[in-house]
Amino acid sequence: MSRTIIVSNRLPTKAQRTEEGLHFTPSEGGLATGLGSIYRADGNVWVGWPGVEIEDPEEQRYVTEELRNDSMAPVFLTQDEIRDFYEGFSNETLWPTFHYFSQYAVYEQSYWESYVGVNEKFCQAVLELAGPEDTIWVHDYQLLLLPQMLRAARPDCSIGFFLHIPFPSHELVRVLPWSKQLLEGMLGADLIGFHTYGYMRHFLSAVAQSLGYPSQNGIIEAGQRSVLVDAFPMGIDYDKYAQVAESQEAKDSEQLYREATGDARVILSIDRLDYTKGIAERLRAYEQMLQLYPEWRERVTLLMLVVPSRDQVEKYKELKVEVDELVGRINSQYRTISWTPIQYFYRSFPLEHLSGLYRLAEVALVTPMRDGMNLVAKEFVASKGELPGVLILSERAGAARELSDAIIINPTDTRQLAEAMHEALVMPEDEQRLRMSNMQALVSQYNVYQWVKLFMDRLAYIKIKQQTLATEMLGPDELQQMRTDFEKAPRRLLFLDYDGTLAPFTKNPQHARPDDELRHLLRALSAEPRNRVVIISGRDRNTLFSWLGDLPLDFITEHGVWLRASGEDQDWAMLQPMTNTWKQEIRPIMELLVSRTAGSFIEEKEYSLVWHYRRADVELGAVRARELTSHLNFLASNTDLQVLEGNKVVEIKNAGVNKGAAAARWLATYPADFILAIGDDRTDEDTFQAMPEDAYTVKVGETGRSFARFHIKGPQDVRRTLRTLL
Ligand SMILES: O=P(O)(O)OC[C@H]1O[C@H](O[C@H]2O[C@H](CO)[C@@H](O)[C@H](O)[C@H]2O)[C@H](O)[C@@H](O)[C@@H]1O
Ligand SMILES: O=c1ccn([C@@H]2O[C@H](COP(=O)(O)OP(=O)(O)O)[C@@H](O)[C@H]2O)c(=O)[nH]1
Ligand SMILES: [Mg+2]
Repeated sequence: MSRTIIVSNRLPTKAQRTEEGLHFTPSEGGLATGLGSIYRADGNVWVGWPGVEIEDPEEQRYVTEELRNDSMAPVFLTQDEIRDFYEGFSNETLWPTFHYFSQYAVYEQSYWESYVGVNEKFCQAVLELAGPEDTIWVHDYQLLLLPQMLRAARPDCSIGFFLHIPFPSHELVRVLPWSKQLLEGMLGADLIGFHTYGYMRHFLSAVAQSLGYPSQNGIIEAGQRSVLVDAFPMGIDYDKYAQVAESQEAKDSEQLYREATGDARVILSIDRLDYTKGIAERLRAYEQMLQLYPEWRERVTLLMLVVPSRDQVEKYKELKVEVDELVGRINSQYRTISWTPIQYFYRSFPLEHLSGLYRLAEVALVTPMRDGMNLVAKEFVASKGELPGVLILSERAGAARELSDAIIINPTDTRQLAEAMHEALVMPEDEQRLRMSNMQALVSQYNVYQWVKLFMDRLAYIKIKQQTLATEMLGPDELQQMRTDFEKAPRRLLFLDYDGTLAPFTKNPQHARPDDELRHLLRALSAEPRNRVVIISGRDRNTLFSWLGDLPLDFITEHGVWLRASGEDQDWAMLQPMTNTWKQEIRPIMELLVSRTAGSFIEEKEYSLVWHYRRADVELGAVRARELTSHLNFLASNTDLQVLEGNKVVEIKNAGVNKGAAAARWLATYPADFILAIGDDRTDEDTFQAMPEDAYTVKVGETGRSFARFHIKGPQDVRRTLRTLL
C-alpha cells in the first residue's frame, strides 16, 4: 500500500527537557496544529525535528522509540545545526526576506552551508523510510532544497511541496545570493502549493525571470518535467474546534477568565512572539483607541497571549523587550485600582484554554504585518458557535483572501486600527451574527481535510499528465535500434526542422546561417540515394534556399506554405491556394505592439507575419503575446486565417497550413520504410502527430513533454544522432 510521508522541520510533538528527563508536548504553530489532525491515518509517517538538542545516542534511541509509536520519525539536529540552519538561515535569512522584512535579513555563507547540509540530512532520513510507491509531502521554507534532492534520488517519485509562509515579490527573492538554488530546489516537486493566488503568481514570476522557465495555466516546463503550481488556502479541523468550544472544560476556562476580567469587554490577541505579527503596532493602536474613545477606559480589556518563539534569535529578543516595555508603559499610564488595560501572558496555553478565550472574546485582533495564512483567525471563527463576535483582520494575512466578512484593516494604519476596535465594540449583534455565520460556513467547508484532499488530488492529476506527454530519452539502446531499422530500409524519409534543431538559436534569426559542419552533414546524408532529407521549417523560402539550396534537399518552408522537392528542374509549389492581402490589416497591429515592447520585432514572410519576442523582457513578452493572440484570434474568426503561438513567437497565416499538413503530403508522395522526424518547437508537434506510429519522432529540448516518442537535448545531440546514420 502506498503511504504519505510528511516532512517538515518541526514535528507536531516536541520533546522537552525537564528535571525528570525528557517529556513530550504538542508543538505550537499553524503547521503542527493544522496537519496534526490527519497524519496518523493509513500508516503515514511524519519526519521532522523533535524541537530540542539530543546528542546522546541512548536518548536518541529512546525518543525514536517513543515517537515511532505515534507515527513519527525524528531527525536530530546538532547544536551547530540548530544555530546555523534553524535560527540562522531559516529564521534570520529566509523568514525575514519572505515576510518583506529584508532589512532584518542576514546573508551568511556558513548559514547557507548548514542549510544545504540539513536538507541533505532530511533527504537521507526520508529515503530510508519511503518506498518507491510512496508520496512524499514536504513542508515549508526550512526545506526548500529537499524536493530537488529527493528527485535526484527518486526520479519518478510523487513529491508535493507546500509553502506555509508568503512567497514575496521576485524583487525580494532575487536579493538572496542563493535565490536560484532555492527555486531549483522547490522545482524538484511535482506540485507546489501556496496559500494564496498572490504568492503563487510571485513564484511563477520568479521562476520565469530567474530561471527562464515558461509557464502556462500554472504548469511550469522545468527541464524534463512539468511542475504544477496552485493555490490551496489551508483550513483547520473545524469540527474539532467547534466541539472543544462546547466542552465543559472550555466553558470552565471561559468562566475563569470572565471572573478575572470582570464586566469589561474582552479584545483577544494570540500569536507567537514574532515581528511579522504586528504585536507592537497593535499595542500602539489599542493605546490610541483609549485616547480617542476614553469611554472605553475601564470597560474593555486587551487579553494578549504571546507564545515564546525562536528566542535565541536577536530580532526576537529585541521584540520581547519592546513588547514588555510597551505593555508596561500603557498599563502604568491608564490602569486604575480596579482595571488593567492589558492582561499580558508570555507562555503557551493548552487547547481548552484557548478555546475558552475564543468563546469569551467579543473581538479578536489578528493584525500581522505579513502572515502566510494565520490559523488563529479561523480557530476564533470555528469556536464561536452561536455566540456573537467580531474579527479584525489584517489585509496582509493570507486568511484575508477568504474571510471577507471580517473588518479588514491595514496594520500600519494605527488610526484605522484604533477606529476598527471601536467599530467592532459597537457593532450591532445582528450584524456580528450575520458576518460570523458567513465566515463559519466558509471555514467549515474549506477545512483541513478538504485542503489535504485537494492537494493530493492535484498531485495525482499532474503525475498522470506528466506520463501522458512523457517521452523517452533517445539513449544508446534506442539509437542502436534506430540505426538497425535505418540500415534495413530501402527508402528513408528524414524530416528535419531547422532552428533549435539543426542550428542553435541566435538573438537575430538572420545569424543562424548553417556552419560548415552542418552543411557537410546534410550533404553527406542527402548524397545517399536511399535517403530523402526534408528541411521542414517555419522560415521563409528565400533565406533557407539561399543557405542550403545548393544541396540535394527537399524543402517545406513557412510552416508548410511552400514545398519544393530536390532537383534542379523542380519548382516551388504551394500547399494550397492562399492570399496575403490580409497583411495590410494585420501589420499595423504588430507594429504598434513592437513600438510598445522593446526588443520585439516583426518577421515578414510571403504568406505570414510573425511577431518575435525572444529579446524582450520574459514576462512582459509573454503577456503581450497573449494580448496579441487574443486580438488576432478575434480578427481571424470568420476569416481564412489562423494564429499560432510558437517558442517566443506569434504567427498569423492562412488556415489549414501547418507543418503536419505539409509533412502528410510528403508522406503520401514519397512513401518510405523508415521515417525520422526531429523538431524542437510547438509547430513541430503537428509534424509528429502526422507521422505513422512506427516513425522515429524526436523532440529536441529541455522539456520532455511532446507527442514525439523520444527526446534529446539540443542541436549538438541532433547532429551527433544524424552522424550515426552516415
Ligand atoms: O517552528 P517554529 O520556528 O517554532 O515556528 C512555528 C511555525 O510557524 C510558521 O507557520 C506558518 O504556517 C501556518 C499554517 O500554514 C500559517 O498559518 C502561518 O501564517 C505561517 O506563519 C512556519 O511556517 C512553520 O514552519 C513553523 O513551524
Ligand atoms: O498557546 C498557544 C497559542 C497558539 N497556539 C496555536 O498556534 C497556531 C498558530 O498558527 P498561525 O497560523 O496563526 O501562526 P504561526 O505561528 O504558524 O505563524 C494556532 O493553531 C494556535 O492555536 C498554540 O498551540 N498554543
Ligand atoms: Mg525549430
